[in-house]
Amino acid sequence: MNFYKYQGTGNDFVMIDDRADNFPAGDQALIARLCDRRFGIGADGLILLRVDPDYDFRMIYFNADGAEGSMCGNGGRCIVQFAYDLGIFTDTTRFIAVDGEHTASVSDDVVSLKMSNVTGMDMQQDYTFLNTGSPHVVRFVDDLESYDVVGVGKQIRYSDTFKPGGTNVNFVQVMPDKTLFVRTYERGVEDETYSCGTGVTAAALTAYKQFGLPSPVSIRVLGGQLRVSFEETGEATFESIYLTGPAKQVFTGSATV
Ligand SMILES: N[C@H](CCC[C@H](N)C(=O)O)C(=O)O
Repeated sequence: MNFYKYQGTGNDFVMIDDRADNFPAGDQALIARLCDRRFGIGADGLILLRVDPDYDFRMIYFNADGAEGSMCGNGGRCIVQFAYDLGIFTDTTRFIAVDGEHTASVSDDVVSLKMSNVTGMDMQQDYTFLNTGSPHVVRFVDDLESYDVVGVGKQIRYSDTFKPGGTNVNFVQVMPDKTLFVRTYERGVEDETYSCGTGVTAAALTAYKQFGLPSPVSIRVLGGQLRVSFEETGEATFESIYLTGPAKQVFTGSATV
């Protein structure tokens, strides 16, 4: 089985050109094995690029545990770069994912992806919950560098409040220069990843609401830099949300599992 490996700010994916529609998408154990960093290729998730009659392509995203996930922003940016590398489009593209239609553009390995509109936020005392294509908790903390992201993230992800689906959890520090530093515990990977696109999108919108940070918001994650721009069109309702940052092919190979 031929595969490609892509990464976007260190969020890494096994990418499969499945235009022939023959990858066994229901084989959760196989997908988990391919994503395993010791027994397989190693990745935070696996993405299929399939044909769709109404769009340039269809994106199907699986978390590293092998189950189909909700929207993945960095995976979306990576599959756009992949479709570009395959010659499916030249400047801008329109594709379909689990949360609906997306448009995107590519220039010099930087991909700008239009995210789904956000239609509300649940602002609690010590966290905000919102859906940016995937469910996210955003919590502001001091000294994020030394924060126990995995320990506290796991507690929130498995807490009764978010059952049965669970949630991704973002810890966010507002820096003196009004940029954000974000670290994310990801559901389905069940660990901290180097970057989460839907997560930084959630962080940017929450920072705007809570601290008035204007669009575009610059964000540092463990794996690099991202930018999120947006327009507020109603109370906690956002449109024209764009996630922008690098996405690159890392290697190609053939899996024998
Ligand atoms: N890494 C992804 C998020 C994946 C969401 C996934 N962990 C789920 O909750 O199904 C991103 O860049 O947006």
